[in-house]
Amino acid sequence: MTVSDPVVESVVATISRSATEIRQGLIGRRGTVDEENPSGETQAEADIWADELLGDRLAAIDGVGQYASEERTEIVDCGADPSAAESYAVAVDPLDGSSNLKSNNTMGTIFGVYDAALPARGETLVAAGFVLYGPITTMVIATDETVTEYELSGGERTVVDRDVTLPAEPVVYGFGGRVPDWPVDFREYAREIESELKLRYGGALIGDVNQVLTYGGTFGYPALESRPEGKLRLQFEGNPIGYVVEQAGGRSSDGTQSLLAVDPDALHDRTPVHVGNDDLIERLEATLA
Ligand SMILES: O=P(O)(O)OC[C@H]1O[C@](O)(COP(=O)(O)O)[C@@H](O)[C@@H]1O
Ligand SMILES: [Mg+2]
Ligand SMILES: [Mg+2]
Repeated sequence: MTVSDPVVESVVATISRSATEIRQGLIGRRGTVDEENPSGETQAEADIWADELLGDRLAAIDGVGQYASEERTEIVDCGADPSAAESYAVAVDPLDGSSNLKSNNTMGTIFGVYDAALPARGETLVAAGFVLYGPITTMVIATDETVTEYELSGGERTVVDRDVTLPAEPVVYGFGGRVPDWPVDFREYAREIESELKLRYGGALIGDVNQVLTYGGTFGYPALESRPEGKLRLQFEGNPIGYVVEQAGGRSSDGTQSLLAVDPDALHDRTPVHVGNDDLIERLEATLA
């Protein structure tokens, strides 16, 4: 099943066709390099390699005006004006959860297609989604029409769910950061959730969010005492994941409002990230108010 907008379909098809190559290319690239990404984090060889592979291919698509990635300081100008009709800006986290590479646990690739020049509000997204490198390589794509899940094999994508919807009854939760570093009000909320749901935290946003999409519940990487802006990046992680979960019938929040309403100051802004069932996010915002 293709996406109706031809430029968005080219972006999605490029990422899905590259996924098998990226998965294979992780072998032999599990080490770290003596470089940091714009967020000041040590890069894995695979971070840089996946970014170069995706950057070259996505920047070459007619209708992609800008390419930006968690691994690059600057936005790549791809020629077309992203605010012109039928021209978009693509923001990518080439390898999400790369700290899981060493331990051979799940990782992902996250993308957002913005109908605005970057950095942009999530409300300007026209599509977003992710590839999950799990036992099976799957891809979730959200547009303003629906959320679709595919299995990827040999460069092709096969629909496995045409209407991904958050289950009404929450089952799992996962919260990042260290408990002593959680602000008291979040700790209070976490205690309540811990008494109601099952812990599922795998250290890769994509794997943890896919648990929430599959079973219902909530994932959060909260504001920390040591880092009030949280760890995850708005353009490359918060907005795309917030868009997917909201399109799947759930909610997103930075603790006070939908992630998609957050006004970015800079391309690599971090934000607290919370996604999941409506009432869980409502309780979170009430607790943090
Ligand atoms: O290692 P921590 O503090 O649990 O953080 C895990 C979080 O960091 C991340 O790995 C950050 O993503 P990157 O690996 O793309 O930098 C998220 O995927 C995950 O949710
Ligand atoms: Mg990431
Ligand atoms: Mg990453």
